[in-house]
Amino acid sequence: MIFFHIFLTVLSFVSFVIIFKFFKIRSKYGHLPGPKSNGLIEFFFGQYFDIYKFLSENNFIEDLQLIWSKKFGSIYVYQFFHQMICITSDEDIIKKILIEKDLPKKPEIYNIVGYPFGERFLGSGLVSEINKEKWRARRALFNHGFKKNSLLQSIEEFNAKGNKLIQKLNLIAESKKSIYMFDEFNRMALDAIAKIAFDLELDSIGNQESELNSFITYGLHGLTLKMTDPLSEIRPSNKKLIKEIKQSIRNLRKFSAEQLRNIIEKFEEDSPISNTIFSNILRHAKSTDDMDFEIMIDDFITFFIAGQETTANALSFCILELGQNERVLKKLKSEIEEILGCKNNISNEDISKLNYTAAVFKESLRKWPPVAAFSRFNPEEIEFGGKLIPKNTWFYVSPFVMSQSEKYFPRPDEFIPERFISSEPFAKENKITSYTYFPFSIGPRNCIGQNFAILEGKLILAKFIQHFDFTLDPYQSLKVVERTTLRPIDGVKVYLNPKI
Ligand code: HEM
Repeated sequence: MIFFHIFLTVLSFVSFVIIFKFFKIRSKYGHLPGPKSNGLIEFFFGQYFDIYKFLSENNFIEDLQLIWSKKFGSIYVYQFFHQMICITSDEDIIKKILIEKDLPKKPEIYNIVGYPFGERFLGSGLVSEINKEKWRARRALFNHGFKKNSLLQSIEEFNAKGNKLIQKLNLIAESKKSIYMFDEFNRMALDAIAKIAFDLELDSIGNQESELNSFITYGLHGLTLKMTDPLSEIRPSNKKLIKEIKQSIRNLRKFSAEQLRNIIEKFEEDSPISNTIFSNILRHAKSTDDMDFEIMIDDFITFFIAGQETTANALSFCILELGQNERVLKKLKSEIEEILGCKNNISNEDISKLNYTAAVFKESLRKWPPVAAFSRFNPEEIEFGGKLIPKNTWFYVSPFVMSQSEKYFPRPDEFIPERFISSEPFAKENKITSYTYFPFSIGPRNCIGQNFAILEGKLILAKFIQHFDFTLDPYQSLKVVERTTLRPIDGVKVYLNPKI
């Protein structure tokens, strides 16, 4: 009996401490607008159940944040368990967060990216490294790999991968079968990174059962699961899936380690190694011995994770939008016909003339930014527009929420590439600056691969339109979901009709 009393006393004390802590945290945010937590359950869980219900209906979190933005204004907070999350759609605040204050990445989030379900995935790769000093040294080294000049030389490889994709699509088109464009772009993007970054010929375009592709897909699924549902690990229904995810991540690391050993061996033997992103990085490193092998694996995986699905989704959204916008498609076709005609290889000079194609790609990244949000926090209290934000607030910086703001992008729901063409009258109605439009993020931790992605995106889109007419399968859902990156839920199912 005495033990029971002790147990009850300890339980009451712990409950009191937790309630007091929650109460103290929440009271600091009373002056900021946002959805309020009502009742005992929401006192502890905040908006978790609203979010869970919204996501289980095949929506994505940033769409809910957008609904709240319209209701609560350009800066507001909501509660997610014990965390207070701040969303802003104000360009001055974005500038402060990402550039002037250069707020640090939120460790809890980037640790999930590094180690979902305790398994080393992106580890301390360039995206998930949160120690600023370590990151700065590596970014300086990695910048050598992404120099614009060496990227321009990659145009041949992009053409080669693009031509291979077109060849495959032609075969499918002959059979009159429908095709999921996301899957095809995804394989192409994997092959392009493997070749241009590491001189690896994977041929996942030709191989439906690419193992690497499947390891990556499972890994990304793990990230989404862990990030969107902190209770995912304790749900019995997830047990099998989590086991498969962990095994896939282990397989991915094993595959990556083997590939890297070969690449480094070749490099150290001084055998003629091609001009890849990775070889340019190695050339500038003091010695390969100075580089931690496990971190090299982290970066190897990071390149694929950061660059494959993002680009594939950007291209898929282009097709999804073009399939619904006859006017835009017609204008795009006429530019491509005029500049490329039947050319098999697209040059850098051609690319620089494809202005409307570039605007279509930009508009797709605005309306559907594949990386819909990233996370920062303030180690100290901070003031934004006369409002004090308590320290340790989680800033959820969202290119999606921002690019849906009427204030900066009139008719945000519509797909209008002209907003990015300065000579067009509609462009002047928009307020496009680096702080309102940032699909690649801005500031020191912006995307190192953005020039790579833009070149690849424009070239592959142009090749696709040059070779095919297409129609969207009318029976697919046009909904969008988040699987780490934003993606069309049904993978953009199309019927192709070859032109050339
Ligand atoms: C359309 C395609 C792409 C989009 C929308 C995109 C977007 C982004 C965004 C928003 C970030 C910042 C993430 C954060 O703060 O957590 C980022 C970082 C990064 N991206 Fe990309 N990315 C794309 C393609 C690529 C490609 C092709 C590569 C590599 C070949 C790449 C490599 C990276 C890396 C390594 C980082 C971390 C940079 C650092 O922290 O120093 N990305 N990307």
